Amino acid sequence: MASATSPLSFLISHPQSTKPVPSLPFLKRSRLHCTTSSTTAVSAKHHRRPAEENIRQEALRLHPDCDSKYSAWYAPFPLNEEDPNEKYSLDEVVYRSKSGGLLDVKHDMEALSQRSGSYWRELFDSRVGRTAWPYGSGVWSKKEFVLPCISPDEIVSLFEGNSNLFWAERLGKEHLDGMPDLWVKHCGISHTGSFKDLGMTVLVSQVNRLMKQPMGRSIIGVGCASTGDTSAALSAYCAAAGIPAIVFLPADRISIAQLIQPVSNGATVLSLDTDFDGCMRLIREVTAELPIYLANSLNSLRLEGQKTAAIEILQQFDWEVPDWVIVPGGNLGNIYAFYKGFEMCRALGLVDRVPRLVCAQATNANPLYRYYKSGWKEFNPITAETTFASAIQIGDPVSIDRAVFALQATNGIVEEATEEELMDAMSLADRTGMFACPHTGVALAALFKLRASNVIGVNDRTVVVSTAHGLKFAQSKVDYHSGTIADMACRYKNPPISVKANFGAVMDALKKSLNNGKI
Ligand SMILES: Cc1ncc(COP(=O)(O)O)c(C=O)c1O
Ligand SMILES: N[C@@H](CCOP(=O)(O)O)C(=O)O
Repeated sequence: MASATSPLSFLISHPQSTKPVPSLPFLKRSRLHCTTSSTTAVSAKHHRRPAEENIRQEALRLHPDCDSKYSAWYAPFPLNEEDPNEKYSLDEVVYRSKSGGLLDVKHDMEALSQRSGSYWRELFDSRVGRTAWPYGSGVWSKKEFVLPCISPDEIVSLFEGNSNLFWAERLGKEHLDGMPDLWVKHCGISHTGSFKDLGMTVLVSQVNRLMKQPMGRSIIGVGCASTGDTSAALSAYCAAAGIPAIVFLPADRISIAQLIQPVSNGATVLSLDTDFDGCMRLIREVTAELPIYLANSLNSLRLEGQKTAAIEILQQFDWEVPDWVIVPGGNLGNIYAFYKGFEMCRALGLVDRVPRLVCAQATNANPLYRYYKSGWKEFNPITAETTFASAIQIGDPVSIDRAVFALQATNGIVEEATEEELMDAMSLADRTGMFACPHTGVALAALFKLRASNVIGVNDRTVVVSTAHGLKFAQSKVDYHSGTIADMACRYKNPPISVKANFGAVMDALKKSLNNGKI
């Protein structure tokens, strides 16, 4: 925390856990709406949808029914060998298989494979940068791979996704031996400031479908346990749809910015005297008792949205596959979602291989890392300790089996980062123009280690997934730059300099600070 005498003390301290193809019909429609084409402003206006129609109504008129060629359903994860036919409609409220295991959303891959890889690539590319409902969303631009059977009228979207893929030029050049092909996928530059928006648009859309007529299911709200980001995303999407949201938060373990998000969006916020794992146990008990739909990534619908970040990365590289993708892991849904996105594109011929995945954990919350180090022999849940990467302070991850599957299928690696390593990595990245969150710091620290051991080669195309916006975790940066964190050198700290408001004092301060005092 910033001490009272620190130049940062004016900041209130809070507890810190502390290419178009003419043959595709949709393109003809898009062109009609393109006001930047060679058509005059007058003709563009002429082709605009009727004034009394909004974009949702327009989508309904253009696609009145769901695309019945494609379908998806829930199946046990991994497949139940005793009952290989066990499956459930996505319109059922079910989170677990008969055996108590996880579920997975499966797609009719045979139907999807009737179209070539180049068809899908061109279709997805054609939808980027538009406002056609719902394709203006990076998630729904891949609707056929996500929830093919939902109607445009049921979708709750805030045009999420399509996030920036940042070329980390200076970080690679100056701090990673000249690494020329280093990228950061900014999933946190998003509506609620984290990648959770990608999954939440899918989950809340499906709940909206269930609650609306003709289904009219008696669901009274949607609930989650959260370390702060899932709750923010759930609250925003529910508020946009007019659906009640209920969030269980571990008291004093999330940032003030994260706490105020569900509060502002009108969710019912329960601050509980336990950790995330305790909140998770409680929400599972409550959702088993009350008709509250469970929004955590135990619910495999979420991962269908999150997997589109992987597809987007491929798209942003013009469908070339990177060598490595590094993802910070907590409850471990996202690492599997990335695998799913990459593997689906491989299986359907959009690309010819999948990247190697790295899951990065904080040393203070590293059950997956320990499991990996045991040679995948023994998994033991732990009580996660406090970490600056507070959103991944999770000791008993729900998606442990999914994560292991993803890592084994991609010849993947698990790495860990101490508090000092993750804060230094975050702060160094900030010094090269980013404003990373501590979780992204965990992934960056893993990159530094894997580069130092030459596991990741200097010329390997590497993507670090940034999972949240740094502004949500400003307090951790205040602490770091104050240099007041116990047992941490805070090597890259850059506190503001308190200076008297007169010319001489300002000149002295500048001389001392700039150009190593040589001006
Ligand atoms: C900012 C941030 N990064 C990373 C993660 C880890 O994602 P997952 O729980 O899917 O492993 C989370 C949530 O757990 C998060 O909120
Ligand atoms: N970091 C998450 C933890 C819960 O993960 P989920 O993906 O299962 O919802 C959060 O922000 O709550």
